[in-house]
Amino acid sequence: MAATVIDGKAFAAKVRGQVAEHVARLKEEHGITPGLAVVLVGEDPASQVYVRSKGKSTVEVGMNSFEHKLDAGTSEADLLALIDQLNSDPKVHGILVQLPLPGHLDEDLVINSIAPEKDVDGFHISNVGLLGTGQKSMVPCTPLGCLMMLREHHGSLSGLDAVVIGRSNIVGKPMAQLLLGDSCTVTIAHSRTKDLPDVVRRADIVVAAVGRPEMVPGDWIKEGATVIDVGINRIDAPEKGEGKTRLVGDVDYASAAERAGAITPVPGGVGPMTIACLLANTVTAACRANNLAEPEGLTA
Ligand SMILES: NC(=O)C1=CN([C@@H]2O[C@H](COP(=O)(O)OP(=O)(O)OC[C@H]3O[C@@H](n4cnc5c(N)ncnc54)[C@H](OP(=O)(O)O)[C@@H]3O)[C@@H](O)[C@H]2O)C=CC1
Ligand SMILES: Nc1nc(=O)c2c([nH]1)NC[C@@H]1CN(c3ccc(C(=O)N[C@@H](CCC(=O)O)C(=O)O)cc3)C=[N+]21
Ligand SMILES: [Mg+2]
Repeated sequence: MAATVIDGKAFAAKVRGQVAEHVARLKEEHGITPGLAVVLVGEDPASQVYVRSKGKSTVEVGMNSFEHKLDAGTSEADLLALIDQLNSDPKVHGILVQLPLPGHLDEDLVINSIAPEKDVDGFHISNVGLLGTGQKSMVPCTPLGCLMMLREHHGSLSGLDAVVIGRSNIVGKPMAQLLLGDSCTVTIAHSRTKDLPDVVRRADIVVAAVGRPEMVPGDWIKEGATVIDVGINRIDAPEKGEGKTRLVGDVDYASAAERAGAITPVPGGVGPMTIACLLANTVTAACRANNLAEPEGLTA
């Protein structure tokens, strides 16, 4: 049986529509325009593409976008001074520092200097702790987007066996926390996992966040399982012409789709949901900053 394709692009458009409605209401009823500041250090081409697309989506839902592009050699002190300024700017409700940072900058230090209530990535140690203890927090965008798609497809996730491949602070670990919060039985696999194929074969839900092109083959997937492919890997595509590239996930889509019950494509799956959730978190932050009711269905 062919898998249901979970259309992240369409789902993201729906989420952005809900965000836009909330933004309009905040403006009309309270005179508040949510604002998102994105900080990019250096000229990594992929990061530039993401930052541009984030800025465009921010403006499209009616929010203010503040872009800060710093050169690759920016000192830690200068970056921290900018974050300080954004922390105290009432027009800025959300702050995102694009990762990875150049090697001379301490990512943990930089992230933890963001005011937790403006940390729309949910990477600040205080948001990590709140999520881990089941308290209200800012939830990391990529895992939140994955959770929304899983809830939409399954209804309840209670009791399902979930395997998250990858244990990064930005995807794997928070994803595992969210699945646990929805009462899945969660396994976190990583590069030292013994017999990864067998671990994955037990899963009703597989979330792949590894960063290795098409590493999960279809024969690891249990018949009928739901596969969420977080990976974004640009590979050579000589079939498209000399020097051409294409995006693939961490899952071998063609073979996995033959066994999965449902699967997210790359592109058009998790990526667009990540950006939609970033906008959702920014509206949530603006509501919390003003003691207003939060939008429903846009947080975990
Ligand atoms: N769609 C989106 O919105 C986003 C997509 N991404 C993409 O998701 C992917 C993962 O990102 P991120 O979490 O930041 O990556 P990291 O490189 O930080 O983490 C990768 C994880 O995969 C594990 N791993 C590596 N090799 C293997 C292997 N052979 N078998 C099992 N596990 C392995 C690593 O294990 P160990 O800890 O042992 O080293 C690590 O925990 C990337 O492709 C990235 O581009 C990321 C963020 C957002
Ligand atoms: N502080 C911080 N927060 C992040 O959330 C963050 C980050 N740093 N650094 C990099 C990763 C990666 N990431 C993506 C977001 C959207 C797409 C996305 O929209 N992808 C499209 C395709 C885009 C393309 O064509 O290149 C898709 O999958 O359909 C991908 C990747 C956010 N990240
Ligand atoms: Mg670094």
